[in-house]
Amino acid sequence: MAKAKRKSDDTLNEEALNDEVRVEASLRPRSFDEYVGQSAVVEKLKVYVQAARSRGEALDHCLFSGPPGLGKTSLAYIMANELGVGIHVTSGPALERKGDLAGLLTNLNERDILFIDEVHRLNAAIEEYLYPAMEDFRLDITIDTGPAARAMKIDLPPFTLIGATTRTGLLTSPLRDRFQIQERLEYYEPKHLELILNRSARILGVKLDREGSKEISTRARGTPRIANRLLRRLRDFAQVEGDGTITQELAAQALTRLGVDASGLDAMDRKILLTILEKFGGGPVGVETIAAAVGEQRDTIEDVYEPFLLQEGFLQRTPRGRTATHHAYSYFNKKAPTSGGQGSLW
Ligand SMILES: Nc1ncnc2c1ncn2[C@@H]1O[C@H](COP(=O)(O)OP(=O)(O)OP(=O)(O)O)[C@@H](O)[C@H]1O
Ligand SMILES: [Mg+2]
Repeated sequence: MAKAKRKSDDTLNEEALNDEVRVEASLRPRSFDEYVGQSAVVEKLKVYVQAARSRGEALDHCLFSGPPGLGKTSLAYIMANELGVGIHVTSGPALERKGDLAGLLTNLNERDILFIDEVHRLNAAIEEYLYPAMEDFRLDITIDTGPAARAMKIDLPPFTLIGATTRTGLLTSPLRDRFQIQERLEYYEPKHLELILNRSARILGVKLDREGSKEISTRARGTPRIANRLLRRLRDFAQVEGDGTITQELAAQALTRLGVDASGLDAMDRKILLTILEKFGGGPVGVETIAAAVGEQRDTIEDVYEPFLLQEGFLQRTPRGRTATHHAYSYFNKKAPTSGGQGSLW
């Protein structure tokens, strides 16, 4: 009985996930023109793409970093599109054996893109195998084992490796150094999220008015994926409880009910901050301790929550751990310690 129930829950989750994936794909920008914001990065990439195209060469290897949902995968697909080349997609954890990587590499056409998501999660053996492929477009393979073992070199077509990672700090330096182009995506300004929301609303046939769009844009953690997700949730509220249009008032109320407050902090953001403020006297406290206290994975805290809280000025990183800022105290109507800060002897 319990097992059957579990199965149906899984199926439900899977359906929801597939739906999510499908919608995300339909909202994915296909060209530089459709890709909103990140102009500093995009302008450079346009130059590199044009140069590679006119020389008829493979583009240099690119590493895209930044918190989840900011558009790294989208950018990889756009690069392929704009270069007019094929793209082969895999991820660090999916490449378990050398043979997997060799299979992918030997199937590339000249100038194709190999996109490796979560490239920081490649295992060490695969990573080393990748180095000559990246540098010299060559695979070093060993045939047979024992005394009969022979080293063989296979030439690969020139290709472009695009790696995506949530944090470049997680890459080993030999791997990082082999990406000639390294770009970091930043959180989006509300005005850019508004453009993304308006486009998504058009594609999904959602009625979203101007003020409604503005309201969501300031509460979406600077993240297109979150903006799009909130848009879909708010559409439900607009249909059931409103007249079908997402207005400012409807958005504000529904977002609050979804646990997203006026600054765009969600329940976990607040939990993290309150834990630091209330359980650890405002910090400094190590991320491992925070993770245990709030019941969330350390990686998720570091990839998802912390970067936003840092950028919004709620948190500070110090050599001894994370500290809540004055902004965090005032946000929760708490009195900040008066002088010297925490840990001061005075
Ligand atoms: N610059 C952008 N313009 C328009 N839409 C965007 C942009 N960036 C991201 N999106 C939207 O956000 C969604 C998520 O983006 P994407 O999958 O590229 O993020 P990601 O950085 O690869 O995330 P992850 O780290 O989780 O893999 C896309 O499907 C797209 O709808
Ligand atoms: Mg991605």
